[in-house]
Amino acid sequence: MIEFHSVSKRYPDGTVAVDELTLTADEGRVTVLVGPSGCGKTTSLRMINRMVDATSGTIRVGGEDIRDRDPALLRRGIGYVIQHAGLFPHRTVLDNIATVPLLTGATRRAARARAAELLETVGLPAELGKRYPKQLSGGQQQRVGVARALAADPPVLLMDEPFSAVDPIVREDLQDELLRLQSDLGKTIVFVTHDIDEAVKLGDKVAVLRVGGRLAQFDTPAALLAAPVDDFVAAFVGRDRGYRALGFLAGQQIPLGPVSTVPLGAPVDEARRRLSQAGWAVVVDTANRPLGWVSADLLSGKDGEVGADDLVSGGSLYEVDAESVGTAGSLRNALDAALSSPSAWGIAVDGNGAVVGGVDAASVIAALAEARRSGEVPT
Ligand SMILES: Nc1ncnc2c1ncn2[C@@H]1O[C@H](COP(=O)(O)OP(=O)(O)OP(=O)(O)O)[C@@H](O)[C@H]1O
Repeated sequence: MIEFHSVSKRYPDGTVAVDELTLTADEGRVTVLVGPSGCGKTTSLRMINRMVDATSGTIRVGGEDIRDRDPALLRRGIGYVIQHAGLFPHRTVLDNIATVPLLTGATRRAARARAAELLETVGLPAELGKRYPKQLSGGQQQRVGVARALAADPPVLLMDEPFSAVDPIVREDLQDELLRLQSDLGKTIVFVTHDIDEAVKLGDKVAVLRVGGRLAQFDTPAALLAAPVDDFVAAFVGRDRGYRALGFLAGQQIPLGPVSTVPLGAPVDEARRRLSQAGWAVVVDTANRPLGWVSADLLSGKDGEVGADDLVSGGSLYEVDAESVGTAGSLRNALDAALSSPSAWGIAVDGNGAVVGGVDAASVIAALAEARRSGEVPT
């Protein structure tokens, strides 16, 4: 656990970067600091490992006031990941990762073995270990940066805009990877970003800071999207926050409707008989996984069998068995499935990807109304 109590930082030139910050980053959770440029995110982060010393107030890590800790020893228990990874250019990937274990007295062999293990943990192939950082892509370098920060197995991880320098698709991969890693490792992570989407995706709690280093709101992502405290936060979390907030509401209470299915290769006559009243059916493979839709129009004038060329693609799928509500398994997931489907019925699938029913937009809206009635939606 990391506690900030009335922490301020005034730089020697008089700039107040952080103003009376009080918040607690819970043990084993991801706490995100988000806000516009210059609002004091990096300063707040660096005060945790004493790269910057607070002017006033108290910071405790694991219950201990960090002013009582030797900065070098304090930092051994705190991994640090920055934008562009900050790797040593003249050391191989493996040696980069092994840096801290070597510093803390591991043998070369043990440090290398640990580094190789971590390379795998962050999803990189072993052969990359022999390369130099500039021989890796930006996304790969960031993964190495994460592996290096994890090498000493620190309970705390500080991450300063670690994924900002890579393109949006790689960034999403890295975010997913971090969530997967975190579900195994359970580190106490403080993560800085200026991207509110990244903040609500990764954070168990999100602190929104305003320029001048003042805390505007500290809440769960769901509460932040549903009930921003003021216009600044509302503007910062964005226009489509109502829609995005649906991502934090579980879809379980949506009653599934029936969907008509037709196996690929079935006779066209049979497919016609199976069309729903509205004139649509989902074509499935032998494991009942959806392949696309056919309609009365698409089949008109055809005979023989339903082939792959006869299908229109089906939009997104609503995953009813998703273990955690992030996006999958949520009202947002269900609504998107309905809105992106050519038939206006979203296809609901189980954990194996097999069709279990359908959802329409009206039933998602009804489930939202129910969630509001039962107080699940913060107001
Ligand atoms: N060493 C320094 N000396 C003086 N002022 C500083 C120093 N470092 C940062 N600042 C100022 O403190 C304020 C907060 O900076 P900080 O880097 O913490 O913000 P940030 O939210 O991380 O910004 P960004 O998103 O642009 O990285 C800014 O006004 C910045 O100019």
